Amino acid sequence: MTRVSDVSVPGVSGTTGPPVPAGCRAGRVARVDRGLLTVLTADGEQRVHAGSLLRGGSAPAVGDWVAVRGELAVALLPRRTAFVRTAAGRGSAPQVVAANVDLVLVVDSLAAPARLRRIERYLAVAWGSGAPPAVVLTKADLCPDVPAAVAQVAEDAIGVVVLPVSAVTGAGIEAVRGLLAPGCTAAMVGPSGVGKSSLANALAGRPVAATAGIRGDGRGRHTTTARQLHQLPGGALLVDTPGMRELALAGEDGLDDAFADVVALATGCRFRDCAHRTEPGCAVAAAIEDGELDPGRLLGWRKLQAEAHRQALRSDARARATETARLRALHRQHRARPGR
Ligand SMILES: Nc1nc2c(ncn2[C@@H]2O[C@H](COP(=O)(O)OP(=O)(O)OP(=O)(O)O)[C@@H](O)[C@H]2O)c(=O)[nH]1
Ligand SMILES: [Zn+2]
Repeated sequence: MTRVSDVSVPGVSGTTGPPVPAGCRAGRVARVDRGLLTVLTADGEQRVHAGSLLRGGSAPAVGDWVAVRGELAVALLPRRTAFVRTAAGRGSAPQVVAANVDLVLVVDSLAAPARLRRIERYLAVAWGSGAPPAVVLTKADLCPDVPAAVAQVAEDAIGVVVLPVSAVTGAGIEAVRGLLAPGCTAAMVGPSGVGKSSLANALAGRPVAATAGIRGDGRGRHTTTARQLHQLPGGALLVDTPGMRELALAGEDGLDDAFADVVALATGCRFRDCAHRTEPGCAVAAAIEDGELDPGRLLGWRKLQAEAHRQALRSDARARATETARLRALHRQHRARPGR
């Protein structure tokens, strides 16, 4: 039984979700299976048909609020935030991984040397989603020097808390719980196999997500196949996402937050349009020279900026193609029924 208070979101009118049209009730999407939505409503969990919502440009995603009438979701309610995934490649439309998220947990593993560039990328996407991130480093039990590994990541994760955890020993789990206020919705993102599902289970205190270890069918990778909203004992909600190998930036939003240190350094450059290459008086180059800034971080920043720029051009092209198709359809309609 889901009480209304369990599905509330801070900042959204009271405890019953956003306002809905007359005769409808609010439901929080916990799971999407093709045309069927599992929604949390005041009356508990319910399966409803997505109906015409699937045809629009923005289909309901996990975490969305929908207006439900009978057994049909009739309207998608406005989103506060959206964690968008843009698969790398041409023509790939952005896909909402989780909506109305208050906190993005960027999950990576301590079992191997930190992949700083990968964490930076996830942080940039998280900041761009409108929800602040935190970094959770799993498998602390497999790391010989946890404080050193955490410090290394923290140096690049500007203004972001970095917490080591182990789902095996339970170390650090309480600290992560401390980030999850009642009614808050957190989404975990990170590559496959880093231990997101194991973390979800540890936070829930019971198996809510299948892990590679439990499944045991030897396929190993990509245990999580569907996004799902889990209710945690403390009253927070947690979205588990399948590992995203090709997480690409949807645009430039979030880049400046993820690289706030480099952006701050760049304000000290002599030229406003300094490219931080060979310009005289470049404060970024000076910081690298002094060993204050990791040159890899500048390269990472450049790479993500170029990628964001390409992605922006691509979505412009997509928008133009959609508009052309719309105008053509209008034109055809007009020819078929002149005078209307
Ligand atoms: N030693 C150790 N192993 C862990 C820990 N957390 C997860 N694992 C193991 O790492 C493997 C992957 O864990 P999952 O929780 O399935 O990883 P995931 O990120 O959910 O993977 P996907 O569902 O594919 O995205 C499993 O074999 C887990 O048992 C941990 O804290 N310590
Ligand atoms: Zn410069």
